[in-house]
Amino acid sequence: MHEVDDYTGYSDRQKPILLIGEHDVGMISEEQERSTYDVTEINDEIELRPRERNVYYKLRDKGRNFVDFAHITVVAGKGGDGCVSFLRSRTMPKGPPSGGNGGRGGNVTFYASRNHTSLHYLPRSIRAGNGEPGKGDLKHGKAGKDITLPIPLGTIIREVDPPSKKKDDDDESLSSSLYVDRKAAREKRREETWVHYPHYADKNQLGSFFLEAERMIEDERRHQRITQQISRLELDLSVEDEQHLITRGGLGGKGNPYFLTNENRSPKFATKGQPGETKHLVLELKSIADAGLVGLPNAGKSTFLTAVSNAHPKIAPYPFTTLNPYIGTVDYHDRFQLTIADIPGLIKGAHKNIGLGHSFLRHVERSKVLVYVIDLTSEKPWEDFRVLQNELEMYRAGLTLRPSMVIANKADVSEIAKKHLPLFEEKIKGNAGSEVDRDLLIVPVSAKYPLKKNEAVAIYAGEIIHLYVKLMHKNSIILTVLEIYRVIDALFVQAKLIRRLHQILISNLFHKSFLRFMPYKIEKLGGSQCSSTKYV
Ligand SMILES: Nc1nc2c(ncn2[C@@H]2O[C@H](COP(=O)(O)OP(=O)(O)OP(=O)(O)O)[C@@H](O)[C@H]2O)c(=O)[nH]1
Ligand SMILES: [Mg+2]
Repeated sequence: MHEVDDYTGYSDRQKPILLIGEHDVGMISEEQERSTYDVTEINDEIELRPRERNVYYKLRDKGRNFVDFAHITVVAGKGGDGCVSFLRSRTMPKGPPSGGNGGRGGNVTFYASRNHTSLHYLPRSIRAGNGEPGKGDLKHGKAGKDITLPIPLGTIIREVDPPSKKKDDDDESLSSSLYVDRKAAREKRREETWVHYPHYADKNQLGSFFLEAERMIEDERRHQRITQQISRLELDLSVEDEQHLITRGGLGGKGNPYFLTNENRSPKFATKGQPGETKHLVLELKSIADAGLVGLPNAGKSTFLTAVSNAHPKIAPYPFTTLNPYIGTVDYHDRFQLTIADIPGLIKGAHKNIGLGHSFLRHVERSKVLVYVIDLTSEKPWEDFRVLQNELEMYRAGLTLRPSMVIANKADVSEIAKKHLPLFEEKIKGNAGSEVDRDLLIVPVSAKYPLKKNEAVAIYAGEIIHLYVKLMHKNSIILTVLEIYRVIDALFVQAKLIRRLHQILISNLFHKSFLRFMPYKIEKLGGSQCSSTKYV
C-alpha cells in the first residue's frame, strides 16, 4: 500500500506535482520526472504538456446514440392490380380488351456504407411503395418506390422468425380449422387473386374460360414459388458499396388482355397484384478495423488513438470514459489506409457482464491485429495482460492467437515504467509464456505527451501497427526503405520483426508497385507523417 498524503489525498505513487492544462494532473514526481529511461527518455528542457488540438467542435456529438444490434422488419411493396376494361369509341362500341397491367411493388435494397457507423437511424419497420393499378387504354401502373438504404460496413444480417411466431401459429391453426371446407378456401384465394368486370364475378366463375385462366395462373404461381424459394437470408456487408436485394416487391396483376384467347374474345377478369416479401431481420454491426485496441479502463486506449490518428474520442481520468467504439483512420502516403478501433475498457469478469460486459468485443473480433494497451503504472501490468487474454478467450476461444502486439503505455512515468517494463517482458515472454506470448512485440509508448522522443514513439507505434497490418495482407506487401528505416530508427523495435520486414523488403525490391511508390514517398519525406480521417 502506498501512503496517502493527508493534504492532497493522493498516494505516494500518484502524487501530482505537475498541473497540466486545466484539468489534468500529471502523475509524475519530481525525481521521476528527472529520471530518464533509455527507451523513452524525457528531455528535461522540454515542458511536459499534453497534446493541444482544437477538437471541441468534434466532441459535440458525444451524446449521440450508438446502436450495434437491431431487429427490424422489411416489407417490399405490393404489386398493383391488373385492370379489366374494353376499348370503347364512337366507331367501336365493342372494342378489344384494353386493361393495363399493375406496376410491380418496390424492392428494398441495402448497401454497405463506410459513412455510417451505427444502426440507430434504422426504423423498426421498412416498407417500400406499392405498385399502382393498371388503367384502361392499356396504361400500365407505375412501379412502387424502391428503398435503397445505407447500412454500416461490417454489418451482419440474419433472417429470423417473426417476433410473435407463437401467435401466428395459433392463427394458422385457427385459419386451417376455419377453412376445412375446401370450397371456402378456394373462395378466399379467388377473392385475393382476381379482379372482375363490374357485376361479372359470379358469371365469370361459372364460365370455362375463367376456370382455364385460373388453372394457368395457379401453375404460374406454383412455378414462381419453387424458383424463388431461397434459403434464409444471411449476409455480411463487408464490401463497400456492394448492394444486396433484401425483399423483392410483388409482381403487378395482369390486365384482361393477358387472358385474351381465340375462344374468349372479351375476358372480363384480370389478376390482383401479389404481396411483396416480408422479412424479419437481425442486424449486428461488427466493425471491420485493421487493428483493434483492447485494454483495461484508463489504460490510455483513446489517448493512443488520438495520438496516431485524427479521431478524437473522449479522454478522461476515470474508468469507462469510452462507451462506444471509435474507429480512427490513418492515411499513409502510399495510399494505404489503416483503421484502428478503440472500444470500451474490459475488466476482470466482463464475460459475466461485469463492467460494460464484453459484447463490444464484436468490434475487434474481425480486426487483423490485436493491440493490447497496457498501463505500465498499474500495480501489476502483467496481470492486466492476463486478464485481457482471459476475457478475449471467454468471448471467443482462439481469439488471442490472432497476431498481437502490446502497447506499454504511460512510459513517461519513467520511474515506474522503468521498473515494470522489464518485469512485464520477463513475465510474459519468460519460460512460462506460450509460444504466442514469446513472439509478442512490446512497444513502450507515451501516448499523452508530445515530447520529442515520445511523439516519435507514439507515431512509430502507429507505424508498427501499419507495417504489422500490411504483413497480414498476404498478397500486397509494399514496403518502402523509408518505412523500414523509420522502424529500425526506433530503438524499441525487436530484432525479430526487423528481420521479417527485411526479408519482405528484399523480396519486394523489384516489385512494380514498390518502384511506383518510391519517388512519391521520397517527395513526401519532409511532410507530415500521417493525416487521418475520423469516421465514427
Ligand atoms: N502520464 C500519462 N497519462 C496518460 C497516458 N495516456 C493516457 N493517460 C491518461 O490516462 C487517463 C485515461 O486515458 P484514456 O485514453 O481515457 O483511457 P482509456 O483506456 O480510453 O479508458 P476507457 O475509455 O475508460 O476505457 C487520462 O487521464 C489520460 O490523460 C500517458 O502516456 N501518460
Ligand atoms: Mg477510452
